[in-house]
Amino acid sequence: MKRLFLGIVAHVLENPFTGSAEDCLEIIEDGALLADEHGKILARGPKQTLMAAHPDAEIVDFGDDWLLPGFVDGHVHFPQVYATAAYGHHLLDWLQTSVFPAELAFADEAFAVVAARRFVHQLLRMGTTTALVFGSQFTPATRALFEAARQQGLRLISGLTLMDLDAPARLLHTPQSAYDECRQLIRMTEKTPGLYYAVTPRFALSCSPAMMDVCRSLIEEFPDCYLQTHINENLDEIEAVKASFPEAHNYLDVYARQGLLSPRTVLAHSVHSTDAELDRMAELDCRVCHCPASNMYLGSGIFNLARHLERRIQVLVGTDIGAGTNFSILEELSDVYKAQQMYDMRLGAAKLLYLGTLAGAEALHLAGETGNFAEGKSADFVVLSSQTDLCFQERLARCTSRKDQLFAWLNMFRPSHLRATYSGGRLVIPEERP
Ligand SMILES: O=c1[nH]c(=O)c2nc[nH]c2[nH]1
Ligand SMILES: [Zn+2]
Repeated sequence: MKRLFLGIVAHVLENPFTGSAEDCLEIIEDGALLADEHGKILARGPKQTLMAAHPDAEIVDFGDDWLLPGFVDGHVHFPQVYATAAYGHHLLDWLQTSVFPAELAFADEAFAVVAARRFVHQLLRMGTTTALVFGSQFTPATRALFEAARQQGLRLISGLTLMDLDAPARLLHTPQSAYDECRQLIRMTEKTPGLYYAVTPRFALSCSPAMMDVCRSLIEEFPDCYLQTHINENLDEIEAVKASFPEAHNYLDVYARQGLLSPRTVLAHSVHSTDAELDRMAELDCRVCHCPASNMYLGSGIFNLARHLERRIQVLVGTDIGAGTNFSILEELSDVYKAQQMYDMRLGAAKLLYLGTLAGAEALHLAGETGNFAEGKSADFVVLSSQTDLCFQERLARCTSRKDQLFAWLNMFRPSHLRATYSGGRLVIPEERP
């Protein structure tokens, strides 16, 4: 049966960094989204018009609540789901002291199955309906993550986190075991709609050239796979990469020489990338994920969005749990705003909303599926309500336009404001009980 979801409908039609921001943002007062029985969007518009045209549709009335597209998290670590907010380190020290011990726990499959359900639930509960995720080093745990996403309705791109250097032995693969185990998981994801595989070499310091060779072989053999890794996050990390790869011109060149860079590559952080690296990223059309909360938490530095955008590098936003402290992209967007203020770049409602939704979908080649409310896309959306937050209601009442209200939402959203998440037209938060 068709359904009409009523509320204030807001989304971004196209990239406001290349088009006019005014024209890219659509806010439909007294709006409606029409979805078919397969969870695809059939139409959007004023509710009176759509109700008159579809008198047989079931009505789901959210009153004055806001309906925004499901968010896209471009970088988050599953096995760090319980490792957020470890006190007092920078990147390399933090990995050894806080992260690797936490990731070892995922060797226990029973533990990992429960953690996977909670992790997926947590993302959906924060309004994320699509995520690019670093999986566990352990195949059963990563399989559990895919399974949880399939059951609970999260569109998931993920893969085994691959390392063969400089970590506890149980977290390491050999190049051969990495190849064999990735292949098994790729075969599984190929059969399941909504699941995609990302070959995931952790970063240059944890992968030998032989391990990176395996990664290249996998993306050559399975060209639909993504590749995700980290780059230029921290100055000590960059020095260590220089020392380990003296033949490379720079950090990016380590990956470029190994043939790992393409439009299906997502590079997290890029806080300290040089002009030469950015030019090369643009040439190779790699995507870059901005994770401001993580960068500030680990004292890594502040990502410069303008330097990436002026080269037309596609940028998406990630929470980077567990270095990040937000599980929600909506909260992360307020950190994006603050981080870019430091470079005197002020991001309005259209640009912020774009970065959390359509930019992610475009960067991940999923814009035919999600990212806004265009006809034919999956009905992925969140319902935001200020009902229980009287101070925020008063703040919204003082805005002079819906656009100002949206900007306030994008800076003041808290998880308690999220009333519901729909993925493919299915209510996933709160979960439908049979
Ligand atoms: O933020 C980060 N989180 C990680 O787990 C990681 N591994 C390498 N580099 C990293 N950066
Ligand atoms: Zn990360």
